[in-house]
Amino acid sequence: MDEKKAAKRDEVNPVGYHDGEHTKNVRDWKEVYDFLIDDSTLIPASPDPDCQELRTITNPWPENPSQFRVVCQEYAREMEKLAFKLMEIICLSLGLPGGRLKGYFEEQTSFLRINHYPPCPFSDLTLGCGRHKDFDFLTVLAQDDVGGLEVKRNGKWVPVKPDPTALIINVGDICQVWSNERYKSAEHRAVVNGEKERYSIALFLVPSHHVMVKPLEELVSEEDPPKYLPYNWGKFYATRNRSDYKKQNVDNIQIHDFRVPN
Ligand SMILES: O=C(O)CCC(=O)C(=O)O
Ligand SMILES: [Fe+2]
Repeated sequence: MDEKKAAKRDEVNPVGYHDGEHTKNVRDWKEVYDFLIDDSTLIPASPDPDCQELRTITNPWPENPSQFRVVCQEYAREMEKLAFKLMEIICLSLGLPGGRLKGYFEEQTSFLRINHYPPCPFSDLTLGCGRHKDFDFLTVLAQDDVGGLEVKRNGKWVPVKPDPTALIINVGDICQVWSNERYKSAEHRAVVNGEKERYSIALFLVPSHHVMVKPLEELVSEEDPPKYLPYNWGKFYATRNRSDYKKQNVDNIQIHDFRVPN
């Protein structure tokens, strides 16, 4: 517990250990450890659009278990390779050069999240992770054999069969915007288990803080105009970080806020 406290994150430092996350203003039944792929990463100092100040965030690695840091970093490197490969394939599928998006990730803010869902005595009353769409370009998710992940399909929650030997790839909101909705991000949630604890590990692939996310020029035309107004990734991330840890009176920021009406 002391190691967890030492690595605790807050509204200012958005990486490290946390057990009070809110998804859409409702507290989740889980604890997480978040760490950046690039150990020191630049993000805006404040969500305020007029503030140009940046700050560097670093991973608060716990000292124990002693192998934790090395194992996490090695896992992250392998998952990162896979995520960039998948990004290339998505580019090709959109008729773009494979490396079209790579430049947006030179100062990537990508991070991994280890989710731990303890057994929950009120498993029918609460969720491990409330319904949401990932805000990133894509997510590579590994899970154990307990099960709990559900995806919304045709208006119904469909359980994803747990398979510790498989990886689940989620399309995220940034992919939806860049592709001008040729790809749609997937809504999902995690239910909790009355008896068993569950672990999952996600890699969130996200661009550099200064990137303006908007439909790619090659994919828009007069017949298919941009469906989103540009938004600054760093400011979006900073705004989310402020609202993910406590209840707010307003909904947290969503790509829907930038959607051009039909
Ligand atoms: O634990 C899971 O299966 C899903 C976690 C998730 O959706 C997330 O961390 O964004
Ligand atoms: Fe998610």
